[in-house]
Amino acid sequence: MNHFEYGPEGLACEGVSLAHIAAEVGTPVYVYSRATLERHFTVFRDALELAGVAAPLIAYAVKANSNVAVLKVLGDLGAGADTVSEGEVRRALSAGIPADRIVFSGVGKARREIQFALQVGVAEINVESEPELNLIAEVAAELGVRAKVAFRVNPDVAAGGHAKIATGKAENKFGVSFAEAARLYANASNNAALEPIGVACHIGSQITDLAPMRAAFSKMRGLVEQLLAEGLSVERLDLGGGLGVPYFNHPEPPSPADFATMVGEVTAGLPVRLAFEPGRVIAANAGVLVSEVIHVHERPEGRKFLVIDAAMNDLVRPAMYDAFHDIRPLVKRDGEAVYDVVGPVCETGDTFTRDRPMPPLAAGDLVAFMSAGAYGAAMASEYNTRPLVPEVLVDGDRFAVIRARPTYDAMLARDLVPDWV
Ligand SMILES: Cc1ncc(COP(=O)(O)O)c(C=O)c1O
Ligand SMILES: N[C@@H](CCCC[NH3+])C(=O)O
Repeated sequence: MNHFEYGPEGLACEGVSLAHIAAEVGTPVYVYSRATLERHFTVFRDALELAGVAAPLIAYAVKANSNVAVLKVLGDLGAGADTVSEGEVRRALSAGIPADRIVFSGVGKARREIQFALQVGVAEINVESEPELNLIAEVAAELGVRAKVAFRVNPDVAAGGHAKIATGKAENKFGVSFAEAARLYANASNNAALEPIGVACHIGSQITDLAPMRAAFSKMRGLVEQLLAEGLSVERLDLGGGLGVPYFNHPEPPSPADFATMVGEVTAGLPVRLAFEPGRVIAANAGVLVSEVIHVHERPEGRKFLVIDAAMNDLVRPAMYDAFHDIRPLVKRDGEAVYDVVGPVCETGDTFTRDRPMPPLAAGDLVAFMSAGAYGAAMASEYNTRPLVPEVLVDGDRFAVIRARPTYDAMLARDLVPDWV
């Protein structure tokens, strides 16, 4: 069941036409389907259950879409949160996700962030290096608590849609080697300020092939068995996120069911609780970015630029990763024209696509960037002093603005001009 479909008033999200939202809220605007978010989460969870994975912690990767309303929708279904900053931990908590379902990851957690995470009692801090382990031990000792830590291992497996989002090779900044993990785990188990609870990995994002995941997870299984054989206590194996989604041009990714079956096979009989950190697979196809055509600029040599009111600051994935997003007119049209779709920002990189065949469009027409619910609004900025793009959540035939477009007054008020300037 798809919750973005053409109806009598053009492309709709559940029961609300996107043109109606654009008229009420203005463009550009992100629109999310609550039903799709819920379906993606339950499909992922049910697939694991069916594959025999008992009571997994599904810690949604907050970075993919960190709006508190989105987090609340997922948290209410039982999702935990995978976080990478104090800000994200705070978002998860404010959405009502309890600390015992929050995982804190990231290669450069600052002292004050570790303090905060320990004070609120997060379920697991994923340790990415020896100096970080030492810092966590120091902060925990100061606070008089035991830090629950899991070691993020870099399994040296290549995977992921783009070099900038692959994380599992030894040359990447993430995690420790298997040998280091075993040594640090044993050390940590002798430190009163630390409680090692498990091991973790995350090899990349937009992965469309199960083979590298299977390879990495099998290596992780070997590590858990080694640690158990050494008499260490291991409660958890965190297998990260990374499962890809269809973007309509890429290879079709494996389904959550195929992923879960593979996980069930690789981890069968392992006496640990599994954790997952899915982001994109939950949020990407639950959201679109709606934008209005400002001009069609036709160059004498024939190139046609569709100049729209969304820009690279609102959706950076095409500029940053050459990512493909399907762009659909809200009202279906016959015919075909070939466009370069560009935004108003003063960079040539502010190009969403080149030479894209699309139905013919004119100024004032509305288009939707599909599959924009993950790493869209969450990566938006105010570059060129463009107000941060607003977000809307649809639920059946109602909708609400879940992040308002800031006023120019509010934006300018953040800049402080000292009286000596
Ligand atoms: C540690 C960690 N966990 C989870 C994720 C979520 O990844 P994805 O959105 O590909 O599922 C990421 C981002 O790739 C990550 O770095
Ligand atoms: N921001 C990336 C994904 C990053 C994954 C973070 N670990 C994207 O849009 O594809």
